[in-house]
Amino acid sequence: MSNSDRPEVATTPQIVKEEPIAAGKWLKLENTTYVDPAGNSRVWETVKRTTRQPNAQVDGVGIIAFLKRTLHRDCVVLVKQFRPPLGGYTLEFPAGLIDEGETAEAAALRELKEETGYRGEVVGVTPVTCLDPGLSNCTTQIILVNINGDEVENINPTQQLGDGGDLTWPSSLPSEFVEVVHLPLDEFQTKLDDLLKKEKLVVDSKVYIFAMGMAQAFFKPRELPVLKQ
Ligand SMILES: Nc1nc(=O)[nH]c2c1ncn2[C@H]1C[C@H](O)[C@@H](COP(=O)(O)OP(=O)(O)O)O1
Repeated sequence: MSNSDRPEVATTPQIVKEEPIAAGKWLKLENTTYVDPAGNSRVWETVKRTTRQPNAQVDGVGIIAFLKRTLHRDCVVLVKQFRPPLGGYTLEFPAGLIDEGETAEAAALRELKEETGYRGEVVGVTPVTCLDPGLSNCTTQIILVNINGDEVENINPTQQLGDGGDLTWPSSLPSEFVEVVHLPLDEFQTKLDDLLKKEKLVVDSKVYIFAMGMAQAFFKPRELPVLKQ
């Protein structure tokens, strides 16, 4: 659609009402009635997390963790896990929901410790970012973390996995299974592609976009400045 074909923006879009359709322990489905930019009243089906605290803007954190060790290339720490909604294994940044009263930075260090065993240090925080805005209001902050891999507690890190939130599982038994994967930062996209060829995995879009960004940052500045097409 060209700009001239677009309907004129007559109204500031706004939410009119949010009506529950279904709810579980972790998620709820709502009909969101809203006024669109042309002034029409419309309905959108929206998924929300039930765990978001009142007035909070963000559900969870994702953690880009760099493992730095003497005489090793810097690595990005990823997690491989079975994800029931996909019915298969995914490769993701460590991530998790923010607990009540917790800051995003504290949640990131806690989740990193739980899922990978590493103790890290926060070196950067993004604004609140949306995850799948056509589906859900879910948001995350991405936290950049450095891990000093030479520190004693980071040499043989021990995961602290929970019960995975399974409603039917005895809380005394673990049901969260997370495998830690290290990939070198300077060959991140190539090594990721190799892994995806070898194993049946779905990679998180944040991870793959980060890999493409890293490839641009590492290689493009070193390319000869020839005439661009
Ligand atoms: N949509 C979900 N369904 C569930 O049955 N359980 C869920 C959902 N979302 C989260 N959880 C559970 C699983 C964990 O016990 C807690 C917190 O998960 P967290 O580790 O913070 O996040 P992820 O690693 O991204 O699952 O909630």
